[in-house]
Amino acid sequence: MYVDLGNALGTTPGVSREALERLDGRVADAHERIEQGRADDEHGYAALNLPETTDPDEIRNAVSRFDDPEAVLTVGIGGSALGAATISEALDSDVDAYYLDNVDPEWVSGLLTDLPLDDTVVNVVSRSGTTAETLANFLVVRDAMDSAGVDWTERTFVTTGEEGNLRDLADKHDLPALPVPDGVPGRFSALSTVGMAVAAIQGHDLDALLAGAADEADRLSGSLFESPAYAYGATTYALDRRGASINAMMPYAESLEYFAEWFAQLWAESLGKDGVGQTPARALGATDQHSQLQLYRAGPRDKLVTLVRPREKEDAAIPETDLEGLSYLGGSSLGELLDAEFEATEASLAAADCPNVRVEIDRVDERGLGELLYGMEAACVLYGELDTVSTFTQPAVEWGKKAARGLLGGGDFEEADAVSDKRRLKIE
Ligand SMILES: O=P(O)(O)OC[C@H]1O[C@H](O)[C@H](O)[C@@H](O)[C@@H]1O
Repeated sequence: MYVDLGNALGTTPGVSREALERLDGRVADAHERIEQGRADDEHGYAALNLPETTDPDEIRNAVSRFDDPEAVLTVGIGGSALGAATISEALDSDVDAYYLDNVDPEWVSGLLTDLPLDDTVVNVVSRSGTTAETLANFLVVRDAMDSAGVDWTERTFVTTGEEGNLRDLADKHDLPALPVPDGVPGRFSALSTVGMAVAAIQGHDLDALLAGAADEADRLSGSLFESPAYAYGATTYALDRRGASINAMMPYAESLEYFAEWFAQLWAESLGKDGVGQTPARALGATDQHSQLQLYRAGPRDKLVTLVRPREKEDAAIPETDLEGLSYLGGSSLGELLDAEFEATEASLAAADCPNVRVEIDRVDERGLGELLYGMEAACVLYGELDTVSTFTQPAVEWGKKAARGLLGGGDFEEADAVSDKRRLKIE
């Protein structure tokens, strides 16, 4: 992963090379803390050891019983879906990957109608084994398979912890099961059994994914000037301190659209604590130049834009045309146009003093994805250290979960009743 801070420095008062040099002492301390956490396999920090602790053979063996299926359907949500989705959406495969995370009934039944259920592997993933959306969706999928005359026990495997409803279900029906890694929160688990089983079914190179991540791990050091991941984490933190409370993640590659979704959970759940945090926004270049860029450049000065791209990609020529007004396009290529859009956006933002950071990988392949996923995780952990938040917890999510359970009759949650009664204004 390569990080270019050029268009961030100087756009925001107080964020300069000298300021980053001053911050570097704190980066060194944070790095020491992170290394200690890694050495002790402490909760959360253990995620940064995944390039060494994930066993690709374990994953390949677990899915080898599913011989060349037409499709793989992952039933999971948040960290139990977004890592796998980022990888599968980025890479081509003959096996189609689908994800059931939401419980929107029309969408679920539409997907189940379209899927070839007799040739689909179902991958049920839940770290806790108790998430209502995942378990409910799986019950619906299982029922659909039964109705289609498919033996779901032959086509399902689970990835879950040692306890919980999903573990009970796997034990009861003797389903093949992969463990989740110890001490690794879901949003940091892309490079483990949680994120890589689908990649194995799709025939992707797990070793290259882990090698890319390991390369990035090797580059972590006590100075942000030596580590692209820390450079990104420290600079986004410094910009946030100076008012950039929104980070628009804008990959210039359709294949990385899901990466921005994964990043949103990583950044939001990890860093949104105790009244601080940097709000992730999702964008896609060049499409959102024609939608969101107006706001990014001319709206409130509370944003930074992260522009991500692969340095190499397949290209397609733009045919010559006899239309004089389009002569500048003819003989060029779509890739060149996309690169020009990328660089023009950087320049446009910088000219308006809007901070932006460039993040690149060589190619959108397993290695590049391993670098990008690991690099952003390390950046996030560093940011959390600098901001002294508890990066690896998500207590605020619990409130809504309890309230939803209460509404379904799964227990009382009076706090929720009190709020909804007092604050509602109906206009019908
Ligand atoms: O993997 P699970 O236990 O099913 O959790 C799935 C997701 O749901 C929760 O609400 C958490 O906020 C997320 O961090 C987690 O990734």
